[in-house]
Amino acid sequence: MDIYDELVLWAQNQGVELHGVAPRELPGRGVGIVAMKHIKAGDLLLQIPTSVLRTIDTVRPEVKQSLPKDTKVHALLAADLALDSSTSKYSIWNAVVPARESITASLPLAWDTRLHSYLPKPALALLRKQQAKFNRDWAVVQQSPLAAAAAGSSSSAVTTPTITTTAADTHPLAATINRQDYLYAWLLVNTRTFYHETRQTAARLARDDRMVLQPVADLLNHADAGECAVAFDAGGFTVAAARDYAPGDEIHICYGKHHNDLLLVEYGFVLTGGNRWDEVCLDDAVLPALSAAQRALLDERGFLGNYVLDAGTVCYRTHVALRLLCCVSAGEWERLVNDGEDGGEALQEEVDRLLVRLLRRFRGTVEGKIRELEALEVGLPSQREILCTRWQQIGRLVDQTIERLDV
Ligand SMILES: C[S@@+](CC[C@H](N)C(=O)[O-])C[C@H]1O[C@@H](n2cnc3c(N)ncnc32)[C@H](O)[C@@H]1O
Repeated sequence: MDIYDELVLWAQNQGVELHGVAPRELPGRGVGIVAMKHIKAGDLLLQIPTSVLRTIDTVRPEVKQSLPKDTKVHALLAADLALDSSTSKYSIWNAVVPARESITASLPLAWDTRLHSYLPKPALALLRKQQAKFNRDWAVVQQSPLAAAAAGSSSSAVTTPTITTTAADTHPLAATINRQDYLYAWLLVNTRTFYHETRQTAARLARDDRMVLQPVADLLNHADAGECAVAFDAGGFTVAAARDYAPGDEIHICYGKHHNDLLLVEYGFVLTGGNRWDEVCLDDAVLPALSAAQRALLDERGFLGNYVLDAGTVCYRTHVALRLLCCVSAGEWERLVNDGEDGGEALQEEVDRLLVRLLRRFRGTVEGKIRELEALEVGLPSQREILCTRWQQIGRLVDQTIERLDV
């Protein structure tokens, strides 16, 4: 019996139901859930009872009591997970989560920080927010009796897995956490929790605290569309088939309408077979073309930055900024913005020509990033590779727009 069979058996004993599906290792995607027979659209695939969820209420009292009352649920779940021993009641479930090396290799938060400057702007902005959340949570744990006294508190380097037993424990868990243990557990929670709301959690927890871990369903990988519906009620979670599946087909859910910059930072992968929610930030293409006065004007009207394109469109904000560069006067531009007008065909053509010029220049920046990454020796090859892949995707979306505008 392998660890996945053991997980299924353990989960079934806890009341989890699997209908014609099972976990399987899948190249490049860790573990996923696969159809074992013909499945029809609408069929129930998984049922996970509330009693088996890991939630704020299952965090051990020793962990909770060691941390301040207002500690975030993410921080509590991560501390509880980091302190789980091999004899924990969750040990069979813990055995199937990705190894520390896999988590720290794939999630940018755990990368050599010198690689962060190669993340596209939206990815870097998300990473900074994530970093702030992690630092806040680790600071709370680090100041509690749960933390290992001599643990490397500021380094982001990853060491051998450790749950350190100390004689000087002031809490009854007989183990302490260092920063690397905590980072691993925190990222596991970050990549594997589901939104879950009950009457109690809705009343007492902020929206971003209504998170739980669920066994088996946490093995479902993401696809951008047309995938299985996850629902919950007081009884638990259900996953129902969105379409027919043949034996061997992977079952996906959709983690959200996420572009690849978000998937990279929050989940450590990018969709390579197309992502209908993908988009490219054009700030580095458009902002350098604006004078200080034009930036100030755009800022005043709420149109400075956050310019994006996707496979089919360039956003309205970009058009507003480019019109300012093309209009004969700021007064003319103000009138167009106030009246919500596009300024007619001639102005539109001028805007399109300017956009193509800026995109061609930006294309050079993208190529430069790829060349730099190819020559770089920082971090792991897989990390540099996913960054190259991301910049290549950005390049392709920009090329498509240049072709579409055809000026
Ligand atoms: C909720 S877990 C899903 C199960 C996971 N594959 C495992 O081995 O445990 C989320 C993680 O799965 C991986 N993942 C999910 N969807 C993916 C996809 N479409 N392609 C590649 N990796 C994916 C990412 O590593 C992500 O952080």
